[in-house]
Amino acid sequence: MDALRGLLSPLTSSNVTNPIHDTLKLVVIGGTVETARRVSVSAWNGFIDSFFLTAHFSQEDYPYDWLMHWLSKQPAWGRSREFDITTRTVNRNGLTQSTSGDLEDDEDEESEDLATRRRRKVAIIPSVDTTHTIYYRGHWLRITRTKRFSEYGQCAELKISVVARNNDILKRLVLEAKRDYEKDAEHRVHIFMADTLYGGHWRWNGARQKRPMSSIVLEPGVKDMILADCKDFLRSEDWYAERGIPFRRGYLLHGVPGSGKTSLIHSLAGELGLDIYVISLSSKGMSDNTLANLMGNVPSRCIVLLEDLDAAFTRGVSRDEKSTGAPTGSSSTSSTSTSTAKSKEETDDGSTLSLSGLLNSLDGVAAAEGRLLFATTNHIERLDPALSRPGRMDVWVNFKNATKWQAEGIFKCFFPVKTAPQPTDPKDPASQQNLAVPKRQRPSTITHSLSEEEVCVLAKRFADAMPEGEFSVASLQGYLLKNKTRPRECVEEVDAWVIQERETRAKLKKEKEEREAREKREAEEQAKKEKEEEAKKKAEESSSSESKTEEVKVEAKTVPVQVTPKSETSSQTENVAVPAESTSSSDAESSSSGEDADVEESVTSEEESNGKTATEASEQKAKETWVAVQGHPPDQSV
Ligand SMILES: Nc1ncnc2c1ncn2[C@@H]1O[C@H](COP(=O)(O)OP(=O)(O)OP(=O)(O)O)[C@@H](O)[C@H]1O
Repeated sequence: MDALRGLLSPLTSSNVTNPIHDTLKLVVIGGTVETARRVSVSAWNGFIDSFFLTAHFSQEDYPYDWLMHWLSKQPAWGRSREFDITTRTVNRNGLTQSTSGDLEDDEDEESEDLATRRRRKVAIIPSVDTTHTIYYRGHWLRITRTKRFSEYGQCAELKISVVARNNDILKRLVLEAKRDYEKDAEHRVHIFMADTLYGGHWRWNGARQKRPMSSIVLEPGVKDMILADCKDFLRSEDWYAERGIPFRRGYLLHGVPGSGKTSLIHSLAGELGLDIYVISLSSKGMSDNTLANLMGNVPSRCIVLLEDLDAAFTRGVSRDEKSTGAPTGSSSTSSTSTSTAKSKEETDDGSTLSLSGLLNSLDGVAAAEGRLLFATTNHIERLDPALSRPGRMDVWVNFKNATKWQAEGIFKCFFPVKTAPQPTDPKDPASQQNLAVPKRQRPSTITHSLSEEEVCVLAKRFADAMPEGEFSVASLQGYLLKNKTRPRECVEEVDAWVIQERETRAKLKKEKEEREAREKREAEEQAKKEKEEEAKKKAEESSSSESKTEEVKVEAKTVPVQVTPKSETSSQTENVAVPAESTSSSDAESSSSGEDADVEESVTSEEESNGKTATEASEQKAKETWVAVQGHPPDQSV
């Protein structure tokens, strides 16, 4: 201390008034302060490094979602003093809409009219790069949300630091966040869509409410069979491993549109607690590599859905690896004429999926295991047998138009009774689980005052009026939706609806046939036109090459004729050089070149007698003549 005082004494002593000393004093004090600051910062960093544990969570992975979900429930997170206000989802899962800082509009809740409008929830999320301190199980967590650029674009990251001896506290935090998240996700199915950009990756597309299996009306036993098969598969990993069979199972759901294929998959995902990963094979930029990438990156327990498998074929998936996707084997003229254009378009958008690429991605060595593959198609006849063979598609289910039994079931689903029926007879349709009775049915959703008996009678009448296998369940649903508050009228008017529906269909069918015929005619005309143009082009090309040959011959064989022109006209006429083998087919070009050559000769003779001026005039004349002859039609030039 004395030494420091001694050091500073010349600076602090009052008798020093020299300005140099004052400056020195300031420099020393400033340097001391800065050094002290640096030492303290590095000491703090050293302390942080040796005592703090830091974990990073990237938005691209699930733990980020769990933690964001957990954080959204922490009051400290909601009380942030620097925040972003957003109407977008707080995280990828869409579950954390109610953070403790969310803005609620009470008037919105009360107003009946506003209930029909789309509600937008305003959420408060802490700004990026601000640090929050949250107390958790005896530890202070320092949490920072940052943004960085990844290969898929901008991506958020969470950094959590905690003073602790080991990482147990962080493990506990992640597990708790995961449990919390899964509990909230219980009633939802997460949908991921294939994104073909950047070589193929999965994009979260939303979390949908689970659909109860009871709301799917299929022929008795079908739903139960598929559900039991899926459950059995998911339980049998060891069984598959012992036998060396790849742990994969494929389901091919085929049949008419609007018969419940997609709905069943959604419902199964909810029942089994699995996420759905959707791939559209006909999407832009889909190639063998992209598909392999996508299929190799699905988690082990999930449903992979290949929607409209046949669409890939109409786009032209071919077994040939080199195929660019041009449609093959189509009998229609229009498809032949447009195949080149289509194939070009497909190459342009990078869609080069081949059938072998598709097969490899389904069961090649790199294909993911433990997933349930569901493929849907409206045209099973278009599928290559290799694609639908057992091992790739183990279970086939045919979806048909609604039967009377299904019509009865869907009616009961729309007009449920307050107390669920207690079935006793297994042969009675009503006793099947198939009949839709929403699980989480609120009293308010029942918009009629029918007794159970009356519902059954009306449902029977509705089914009797419905022709067997003529309409899809989706169209029945459309009719019931229009009448969702008037069950009796709905049954009374069903006959009229059937007639009207038939008429509409006939009309649409006729229009479609006419349109197809017109398109076919147009395509044929177009093809004919293209052919004619091509032939014309070829003829022109061959004639021009012939005339070039003639020109060469003319140059070689022209005999110079020295004529003194009397007048321009006579000069022009007499200077026409006729090649020894000239034919009338040598046309305008041959005459013109002949004339050109001959004019040159004339110019030479003129030059000798009349001098340079005459030469220039002649040259000008030659040019004019050339242009004039070029413009003549062939027969006139001869
Ligand atoms: N069997 C069914 N049970 C209950 N609802 C059904 C059934 N079939 C169709 N629907 C209803 O019809 C609509 C269309 O069904 P969905 O999309 O599942 O049909 P799809 O067979 O997948 O049709 P597409 O082949 O055109 O994709 C849905 O709203 C669904 O509720």
